[in-house]
Amino acid sequence: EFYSSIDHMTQLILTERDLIQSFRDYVTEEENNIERLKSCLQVFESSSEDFPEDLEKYISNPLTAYKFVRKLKNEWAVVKQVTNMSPMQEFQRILSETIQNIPSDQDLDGIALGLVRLQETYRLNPENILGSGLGQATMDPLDPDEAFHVATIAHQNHKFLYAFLWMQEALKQLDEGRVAIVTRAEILRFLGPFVFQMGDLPRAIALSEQLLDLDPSDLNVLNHLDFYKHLKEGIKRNEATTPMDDAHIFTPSIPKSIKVYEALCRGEGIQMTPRRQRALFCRYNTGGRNPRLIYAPVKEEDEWDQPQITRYHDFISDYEIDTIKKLSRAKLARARVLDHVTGKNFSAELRVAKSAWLSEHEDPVISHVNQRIADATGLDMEMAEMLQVANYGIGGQYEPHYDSKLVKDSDFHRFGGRIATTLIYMTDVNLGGATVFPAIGAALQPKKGSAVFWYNLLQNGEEDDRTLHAACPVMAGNKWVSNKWIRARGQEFRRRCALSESA
Ligand SMILES: O=C(O)CCC(=O)C(=O)O
Ligand SMILES: [Fe+2]
Repeated sequence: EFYSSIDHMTQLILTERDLIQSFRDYVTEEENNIERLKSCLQVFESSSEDFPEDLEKYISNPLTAYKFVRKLKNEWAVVKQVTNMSPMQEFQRILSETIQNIPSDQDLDGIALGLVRLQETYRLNPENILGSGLGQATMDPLDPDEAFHVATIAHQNHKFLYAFLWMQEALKQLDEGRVAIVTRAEILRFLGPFVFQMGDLPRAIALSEQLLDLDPSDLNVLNHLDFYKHLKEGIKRNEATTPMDDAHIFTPSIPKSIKVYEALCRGEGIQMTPRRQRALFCRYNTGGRNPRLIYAPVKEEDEWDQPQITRYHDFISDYEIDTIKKLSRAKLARARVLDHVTGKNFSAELRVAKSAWLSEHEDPVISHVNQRIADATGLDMEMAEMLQVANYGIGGQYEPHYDSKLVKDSDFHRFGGRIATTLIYMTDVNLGGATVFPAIGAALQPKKGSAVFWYNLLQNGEEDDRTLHAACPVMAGNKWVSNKWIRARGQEFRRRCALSESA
């Protein structure tokens, strides 16, 4: 109680005075918050008006996707923070729920790594990944903070060259006066040791000196500089070095990829001679007078001779494609790959896609498509797997693998191995996204509505090493495919076994 002492009552007045001050601060803070919220809202509203008509095309550009996800993640986190104290609980609830469902750091990092993968596969430096190659003529380049983030992700994934290139891009933009959170010092601190590792001592020294200009008391840099100068003296005593003409950072040339897979993705190293090409044909296949094919024969084209890879043109209609997409959309989940050693599934950067399985009971379209595969290939579908639908992501790919190796599961004993693959292309892909066969030097372009077919097993049942294949990273566009894997059991009378391995 207070009333029993004047002194305490006086204190009470002072207490209230303090509280009023706090309250005044609070109201001012709220007003500031409202100002911040208003300007956020204004920015959001004006940027949401800028969306083009074709949202899918827009978001399938990896740079756009990167910027969009980064913005979504950062901006709404600010709104959440500012409105945390709001009396309007309803908005808080909606916001919290929504934020749980918007992309996280993991997504942003995944896209950044996708960008780096595209660069690696298609040998692009930061400037030409922004170019018209991506299907949009003018692109806002990544700002210094974004470039710095991509560099960090590249570094974490041991893609040092790309880490370097993006750091350099960030630095260039800072030099051009773009405002950012990342500082010159942070970037220089990274670049110095990198340049040193590349064997360029004079540039490592120049960069350290620039750092010291920014912060002369940085002991770490002083030590580095000491060490570099010491080394340089040692070298000078032994040989005359060529003087450095400028202190700018050089750009190491992007190494020609040693991976055959990546070369094929770029359209290099296709091993088809004109002579062999002349032996490739197109034909109408009526499946030995299959009544379903008499009036609508399959349009077949030889894509490759050894081993035989066949393309079926106009294999599936737009309506069927739309139905398959619709059926699978809700089921799509990150595609997993099988570890041969542990027998376990896991999700990995080597397969960046979401997939779903569709049974023929789900829709007549699925059973029609299955029937068409049976008719075209002449194989029995009794033991085939369900249709697997896959949609690739930003920089989505599937590294070289054998379809037949993927299954050594319990089904293997009942149904046999994956004797053959029918791969249906459900979209055209603007750039990238070819299916390539590194062992034979073949590259197949996705063509909407067509399918390709090959045997994974030789006639003696052993795996055909030539069928190693991969899906190249998607550079621009949205790639949808369906796989139908046909098992060996039940094909004895369709494709006869042989003791020789000739296909
Ligand atoms: O999408 C492609 O081009 C190939 C896909 C593939 O090889 C697979 O899913 O097993
Ligand atoms: Fe495959």
